[in-house]
Amino acid sequence: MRLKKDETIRGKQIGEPLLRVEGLHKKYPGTRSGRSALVLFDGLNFEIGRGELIAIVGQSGSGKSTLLHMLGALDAPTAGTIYCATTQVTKLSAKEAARFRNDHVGYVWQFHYLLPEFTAQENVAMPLLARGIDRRKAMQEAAAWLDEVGLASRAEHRPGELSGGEQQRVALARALVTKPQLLLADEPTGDLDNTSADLVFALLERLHEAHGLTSVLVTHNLELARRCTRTLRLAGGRLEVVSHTEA
Ligand SMILES: Nc1ncnc2c1ncn2[C@@H]1O[C@H](COP(=O)(O)OP(=O)(O)OP(=O)(O)O)[C@@H](O)[C@H]1O
Repeated sequence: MRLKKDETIRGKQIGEPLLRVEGLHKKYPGTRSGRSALVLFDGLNFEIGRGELIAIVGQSGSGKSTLLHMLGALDAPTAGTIYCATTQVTKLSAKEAARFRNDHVGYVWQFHYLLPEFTAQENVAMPLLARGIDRRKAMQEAAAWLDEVGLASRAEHRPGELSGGEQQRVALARALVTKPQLLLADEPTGDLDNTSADLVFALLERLHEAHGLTSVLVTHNLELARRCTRTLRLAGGRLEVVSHTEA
């Protein structure tokens, strides 16, 4: 699954790879108490080009979330290497990995994990405040992002006063406020009804294009996967490209 130079996929020209995965293995050893060993990945090799919006699909338990966590330096493989541009992600110390995540990766999860006692604007500002950015500036940036996700009028609302779709839109703004190059999304629409899921996915697509992101999305929703540049399916420890007619 190597990208050719200047490869065009579904009418979109893909730049050089942003992510390069080589010989990735993940194994959970068995335990004395009787838990059997689990080989999750058995030598994955693939590349994701800059600007791609990739869907990862596969049955429950096939390892989609684990793979996403590894791409974002939240989990380590048993063997193999992952490069993000020139950074060998799999070689980073815990401190370096935290820095890498902070500087380069935005995450969105199935559940928004917004802090309930803070307003939408404060939640979006949080990653900037954690970086030590001046509160006024952080709140200004957060306001601009809330505007971009269509929620300027909800800046003062707490998460509990927003709908599920709105909460995910705030979570997207929070993921992108630090201007990452890589967006990792784990079932971002999995907890939403069809209409809200469609709205959140359309927003994700728009932000992906507007901000030149490379995005990897774990989803069970094959309709949404069809709208991505490529769909990769995890099955039996291997990763295969799914043709969109098949998906
Ligand atoms: N720390 C661990 N120790 C042992 N097994 C684990 C551990 N973490 C995850 N697993 C197992 O690895 C497998 C893959 O988990 P993962 O969450 O990546 O799957 P998934 O494809 O995202 O599933 P789903 O679609 O249900 O969210 C599961 O069978 C899970 O039980």
